[in-house]
Amino acid sequence: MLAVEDLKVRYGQINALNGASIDVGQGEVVAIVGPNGAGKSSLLGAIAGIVKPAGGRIDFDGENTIGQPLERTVRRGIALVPEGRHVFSGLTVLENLKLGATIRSSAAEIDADIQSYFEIFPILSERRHEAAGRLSGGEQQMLVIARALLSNPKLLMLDEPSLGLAPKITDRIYEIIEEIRGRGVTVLVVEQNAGRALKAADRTYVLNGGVVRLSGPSSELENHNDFEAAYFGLSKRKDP
Ligand SMILES: Nc1ncnc2c1ncn2[C@@H]1O[C@H](COP(=O)(O)OP(=O)(O)OP(=O)(O)O)[C@@H](O)[C@H]1O
Repeated sequence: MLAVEDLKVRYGQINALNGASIDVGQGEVVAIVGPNGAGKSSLLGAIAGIVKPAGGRIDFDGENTIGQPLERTVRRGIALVPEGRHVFSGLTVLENLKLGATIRSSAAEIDADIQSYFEIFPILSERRHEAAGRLSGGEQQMLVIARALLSNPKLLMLDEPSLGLAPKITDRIYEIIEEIRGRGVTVLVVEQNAGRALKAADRTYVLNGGVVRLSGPSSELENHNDFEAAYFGLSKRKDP
């Protein structure tokens, strides 16, 4: 579904991505782990079309996405939940959800989808008429995930969904990720919490210094001798 090849992202003198390559297959949950500044957010941003790459290719469903208008990227089925739980705090939960569906036209279909997602996020149903700013951190994370789903994505990308959340809430977020996959959505998740990512994802990429240092099935990477060296940037690059 997604093939990123030799991707380069620069911010002035800073090389955030130095030729990173990843693949994501339909129906997979794939994780990208790495320390602060590894280039994880830049990679998601480039796939989502909000960061302009300096080189490389991003093929989604067989078509290069680089240079496409942002709206086309969303319409083709790519959604990003950025780090930091950006809700519109003065708007209600329901209003926030509807904002996720602005590229769609059928109000009836949007309402049906909102009702259907309330099965995964019952707390959002209970609090649908409350201001989003009154929700807890975990509830806001659920809201931004549900809002992204309302664009009807094929690929949902989540940037650090567990950041700052209690372990129990994080468990719930990862159960939700599995439920989302159960509904046919492919998931690409960025995590600093490597243990959590390895448990949740089918396959994991270790990014450091803007390149992939290690990749493979999560079950193999969990006990891989080179995992720590790759995570902390002590090993050579290894693109798939
Ligand atoms: N808009 C920007 N302008 C300048 N430098 C940036 C910008 N965004 C990111 N960087 C730099 O690019 C590098 C990669 O950052 P990026 O946010 O992609 O990494 P990350 O792995 O997501 O890190 P974190 O977990 O801290 O978000 C870092 O050195 C960062 O300081």
